Amino acid sequence: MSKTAVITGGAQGIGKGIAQRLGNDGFNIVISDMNIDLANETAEEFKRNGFETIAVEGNVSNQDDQFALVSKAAEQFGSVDVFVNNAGIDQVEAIEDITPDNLNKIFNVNVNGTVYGTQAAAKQMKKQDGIGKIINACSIAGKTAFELLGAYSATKFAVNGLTQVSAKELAQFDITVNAYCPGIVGTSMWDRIDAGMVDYKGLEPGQAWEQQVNSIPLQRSQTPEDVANLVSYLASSDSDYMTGQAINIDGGIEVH
Ligand SMILES: NC(=O)C1=CN([C@@H]2O[C@H](COP(=O)(O)OP(=O)(O)OC[C@H]3O[C@@H](n4cnc5c(N)ncnc54)[C@H](O)[C@@H]3O)[C@@H](O)[C@H]2O)C=CC1
Ligand SMILES: CC(=O)C(C)=O
Repeated sequence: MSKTAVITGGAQGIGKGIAQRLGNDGFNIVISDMNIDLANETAEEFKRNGFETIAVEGNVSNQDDQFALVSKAAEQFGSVDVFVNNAGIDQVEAIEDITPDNLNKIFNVNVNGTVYGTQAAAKQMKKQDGIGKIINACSIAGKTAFELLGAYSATKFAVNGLTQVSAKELAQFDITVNAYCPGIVGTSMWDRIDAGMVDYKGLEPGQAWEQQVNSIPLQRSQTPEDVANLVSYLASSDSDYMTGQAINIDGGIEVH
């Protein structure tokens, strides 16, 4: 029986790239997204490519949605072997301008969403044989400062911490928890960040993106496929002895 991977925020961007790669790797694919129209379109595209795929509507910041997602995936395909907590949102704001509403909103999605996804996946994986893999979307902004991404960055530092704690707690159940930390990836998220930087920094549209890309040692922007290559490894048995790690894949921006 094929293994099954669930990807939140899988309708587009990095999530879609991960879903595409894991489908190529032979997983059944469950795409979850709050944008169900786009998720359905992506699922249809994958089916035309021969993948076993379903799309499920869900908001990761809603705990019930996350448990319903895992139940639906297990009901359809018999197991949930990989759960990718990919969905996330951005905000461009100076620390002095962050409002309580915005702060709650971004933590609800990026942090609470990761907790609920982990809870739902762990409950199912504990019932199964074999190693379950939970994979979280962190960022290089979860390890180092990015001007005007303060709240976002704080959520990604939190995801890094959650990855470490979940790994320690769930290891006894044969569940590994790791995270990918991309750099500057060309998705709709960066379109919004670039637009936000225009007002704050008095830049022309596209200039913030260009400045960031120019700072990448490997001299090109990152694609969802670059991220998916790492996630493919984290989802495979090759990474069975790795847990609690947040791995940079960023073209060399952050080196230690
Ligand atoms: N684009 C980048 O440069 C980087 C992105 N990341 C992280 O990678 C992940 C994916 O990012 P992108 O693909 O760039 O974003 P994106 O904005 O292009 O796509 C995100 C997807 O998640 C969905 N989504 C948003 N909120 C949701 C919610 N509450 N519940 C369910 N679905 C929701 C959206 O509908 C969308 O389909 C995010 O966690 C992001 O923080 C990390 C580092 C760099
Ligand atoms: C969006 C994001 O995480 C970065 C580092 O650009």
